[in-house]
Formats: sequence, structure tokens, C-alpha cells
Amino acid sequence: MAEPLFARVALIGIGLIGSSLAHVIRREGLAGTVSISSRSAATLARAEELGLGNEYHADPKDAVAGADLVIVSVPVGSSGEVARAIAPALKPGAILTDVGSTKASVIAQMMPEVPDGVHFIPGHPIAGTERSGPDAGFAELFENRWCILTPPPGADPEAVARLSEFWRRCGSNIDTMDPEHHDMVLAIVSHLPHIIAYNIVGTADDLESVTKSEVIKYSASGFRDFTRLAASDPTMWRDVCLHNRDAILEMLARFSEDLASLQRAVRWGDGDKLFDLFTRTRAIRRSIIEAGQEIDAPDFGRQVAAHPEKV
Ligand SMILES: NC(=O)C1=CN([C@@H]2O[C@H](COP(=O)(O)OP(=O)(O)OC[C@H]3O[C@@H](n4cnc5c(N)ncnc54)[C@H](O)[C@@H]3O)[C@@H](O)[C@H]2O)C=CC1
Ligand SMILES: O=C(O)C(=O)Cc1ccc(O)cc1
Repeated sequence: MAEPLFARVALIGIGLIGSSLAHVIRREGLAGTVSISSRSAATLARAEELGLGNEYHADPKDAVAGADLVIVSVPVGSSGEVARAIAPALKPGAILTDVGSTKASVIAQMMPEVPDGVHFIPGHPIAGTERSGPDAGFAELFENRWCILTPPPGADPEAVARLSEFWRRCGSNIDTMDPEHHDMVLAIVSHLPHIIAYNIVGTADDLESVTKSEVIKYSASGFRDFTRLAASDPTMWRDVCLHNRDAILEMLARFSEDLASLQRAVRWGDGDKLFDLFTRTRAIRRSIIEAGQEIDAPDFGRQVAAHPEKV
């Protein structure tokens, strides 16, 4: 078997993303040893039961000691606290990365804690599902998905190349971006859709009880698609909203203006306007398909067949 890419990898946080990493690291032989830490004792015990790694540590310092690659996969609001906890034990020359859905805030929280000689290269796999916790992970999650890296100015090119190679071997394509741009792009393609889903499902939930039971009984696929997103982890999404505030507010302002204009078109029976918008938006989906991006949740068919209990 080929040499592993990293002798020792530490996974801090072992929910959907951490456990998916554990599965793909094992499948691809990317690490000699995988050591795992998570804040909750129950999660850590479950990770051990599932055999996700080689070592399990209640104290994250013990998990990162001697690690060549440390991947922090916790809700973005906990990034600073985790960086503070592990900083004294990080090995000089180690690569420290994260998978957080927001980048500027994570960098502001973690960067001041990173000791000299440790290569901090933030990252974000654009791959996920609405599920969370150590049981939710699967090795195929990152296949044919983008992973965005936001290396700080002056980052060691060799460390960036090694981390890129790691993500490529997990199945992903790599892009680099500056953190502010990342946060603006993700606000419209990921954060707003989740907020809209939470809102529409919340509106349905507030309806009179008779109507609410009909919503459940007759839920058409349009509403069901929203309920999938709105079932996403509350802690994770609370943190995303609090830590990408400016970009989300900017996109919400534009969204509200456009919604008001749509509302006007419905009120005044402006069919041409509705038809033009719906024609324009239809083309976006075609462009996504033509660009070779999967349109549904990652490898959904295979996921259902392999892990029906996880869907
Ligand atoms: N769920 C998704 O679809 C995606 C999530 N992300 C990002 O990945 C990160 C992790 O998300 P998931 O794995 O989905 O969440 P999750 O809820 O499945 O797992 C979070 C893990 O972090 C641990 N944790 C929480 N606070 C901690 C702390 N202070 N110290 C140590 N461990 C702590 C929890 O015990 C759990 O193991 C988040 O930053 C999220 O924004 C990125 C891409 C997709
Ligand atoms: O479940 C879905 O549809 C997602 O959009 C998954 C997702 C959630 C958060 C991210 O930062 C990246 C991907």
C-alpha cells in the first residue's frame, strides 16, 4: 500500500463533516493514525463504537499532539475556543485547517491563536446534508464537490499544495478565494436558501392547526424540499447566521426587494413580468446541469441504496 499522505491526522469535532472525513481517510489510506476529539462525551463514545479512528481523546490537546494535519469541524461559533484549547499542543510544521461554512469570522477567531511555525489554511467543503452527528457521515460526501481554501497572505505554498492534495484524494475539486468573497458567494448560494427554508416552514408551522395538518398531509415536493433544508442542525445554522451577518443582510436586502417586486406582479396581474422571470431562472438550473454539477444531494441515489437509514 502507498505511503499515507499524513502520518497522523487529528479530527476535532466528529459530526457529519468530521465523520465523513474519517470514512474517506480510511477508504483512501490518507493517514497512518487518526485521532479524534469531540466536546461531548456521548459523541466521542459513539465515534469509538463506530470505529471512526484509532485514538479517542476527551481533551483536544491530546488528540492534536504530534499530528501533521489537524482538521477542526465544529460549529463556526466554537472555532476560537477550539483553537485556544489546542494551540499549546500543535506540532511545529503541522497544517491546521477547518471546514466552517463562514470564513472571515473563523479566521478572525482562530488566527490570533495559531502559534508560529504552524500552517493555518482555512477551508470549506461545499458538501453536506441536513443530517448531523457521528452517525451521519459517509465516505462519498465530498465526491465531485468543490472545496474552497482561503489561505492567508504569505501562506506556505507547499502546505497549501499538501492540503489541496488531501481534498483531491477525498474526491473534491479545489478553488482558492479570499475570505470576504467566499462569504458573499456562500451567503447567496447556501445561507439564504437555508434562511428562506427555515422561514417558509416556520410560516407553515404557525398556521391554524387544521391547515397545518393539511400542509403535512398534502405536502407537495416544493414544500418537502424546503423541509429538508429546514431540518438542518440548529446550532450550526444559528452560528452561520451570527458569523456571516453582513453578507447575509446584504443578500436578504436584495432578496426582499425582488420579492416585493414579484408580489407587485402577482397583485397587478403582470403575467409578462412573471413569465420573464420564470424563464430566466429556468436557465440557471440548465447551466448548473451543463456545468456537470450534481443537482440533488450528493450522490443521492447511491446514498439511499447504501445507507437507507441515513436518508
Ligand atoms: N452540515 C453541513 O452540511 C456542512 C457543514 N459545514 C461546517 O462544518 C462544521 C461542522 O458541521 P457538521 O459536521 O455538520 O456539524 P455536526 O453538528 O454534525 O458536528 C459538530 C461536531 O462538533 C462538536 N463540537 C461542538 N462544539 C465543540 C467544541 N466547542 N469543541 C469540540 N467539539 C465541538 C460536536 O460534538 C460535533 O461532534 C460547521 O462549521 C459547519 O458550518 C461545512 C459544510 C457542510
Ligand atoms: O444540505 C444541503 O443542501 C447543503 O446545502 C449542504 C451544505 C450546508 C452548508 C455548507 O456550508 C455547505 C453545504
